[in-house]
Amino acid sequence: MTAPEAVPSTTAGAPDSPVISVRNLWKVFGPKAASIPASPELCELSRRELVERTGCTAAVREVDFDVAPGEVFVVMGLSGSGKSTLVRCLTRLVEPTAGQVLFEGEDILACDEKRLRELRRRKFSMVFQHFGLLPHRSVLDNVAYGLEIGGMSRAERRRRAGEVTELVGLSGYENHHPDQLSGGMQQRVGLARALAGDPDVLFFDEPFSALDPLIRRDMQEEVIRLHHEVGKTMVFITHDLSEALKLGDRILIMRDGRPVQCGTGDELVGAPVDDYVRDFVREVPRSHVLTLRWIMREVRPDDALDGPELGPDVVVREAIRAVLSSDRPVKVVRDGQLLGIVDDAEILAVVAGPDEGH
Ligand SMILES: Nc1ncnc2c1ncn2[C@@H]1O[C@H](COP(=O)(O)OP(=O)(O)OP(=O)(O)O)[C@@H](O)[C@H]1O
Repeated sequence: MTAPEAVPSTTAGAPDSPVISVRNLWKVFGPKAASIPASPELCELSRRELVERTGCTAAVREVDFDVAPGEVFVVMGLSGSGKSTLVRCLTRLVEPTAGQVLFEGEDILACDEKRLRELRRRKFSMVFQHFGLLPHRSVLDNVAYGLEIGGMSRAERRRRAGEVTELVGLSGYENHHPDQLSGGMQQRVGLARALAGDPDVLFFDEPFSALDPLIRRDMQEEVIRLHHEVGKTMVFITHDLSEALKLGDRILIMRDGRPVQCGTGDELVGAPVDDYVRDFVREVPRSHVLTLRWIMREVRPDDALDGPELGPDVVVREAIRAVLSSDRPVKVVRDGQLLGIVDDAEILAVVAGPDEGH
């Protein structure tokens, strides 16, 4: 399927400049790592060839992207594709080998240790798969830990910790210890701890991978709810496409350290750039992800144009009933302009399966 008229990207037209800008970012592990990005010849090699020739692993190669304010940006890929290394490079938990990372316009790679500590304390927060809670401290004191390190007074940090503990649904558990909580609740403590310092960006490194599927779904809902409530910019790593589609405004798909495709869920499902992405999205129910802009057709002279109207961003699933129950084709309209037509045939082609009708 080819992209229909220009699909607006989430960041297009955003009034604010990006929170994070990544340009030509590299992380190479091994001897003389810096010589790899500097050599056009070595840059061309596959990861395997590179290891054989130089003993170096290019964990992240030539990565570019921007994250808009308030966006949930997901990095996805198979194990070893470089997701963790990439995200750790953004806060310099891993030192990048080459390239540029701007945070709110500031060059992160040029920061000294003091400034980095300040950024990590005030601007960034991380949530990891392993919660890293302090076992001898209560929930409230775990949540308040970062604030304590930051020098906030006891009364003030307990007030703030109480606020975010309530925000993540743990009211009543303030005095419990981590070993008295289920995995999902422990991860809520992790979330509260990350939110306590009111950071600008939350980084999540596969935070829910170790949780049971049902708890995991709860936690995904929790992140969506928190995102609506606090509106933070989030960078989220996962290897699970359904999680990526559920949470991400945009998704960057990585393979062998390289970015393969970056786009909204419907862009990845509607127009995968290669077989790797196509394989990833094969199982996705297309009617849950594609919007009417992807399935509408051009208006024909014999079309009745007095049918119902829907917007181009309506998800197919949400439009099925309206289209099938109308004896007139549905007009896809934006700002009063007729963009196309969706009739029973277009709906059935999507619902019947990925290869039908395309
Ligand atoms: N400290 C290190 N030293 C050498 N190689 C490393 C190091 N850290 C990561 N790598 C290599 O870099 C590549 C990318 O690893 P990374 O952990 O970033 O991938 P990932 O997509 O996050 O994988 P996973 O989902 O399994 O965590 C892998 O080949 C890994 O072996």
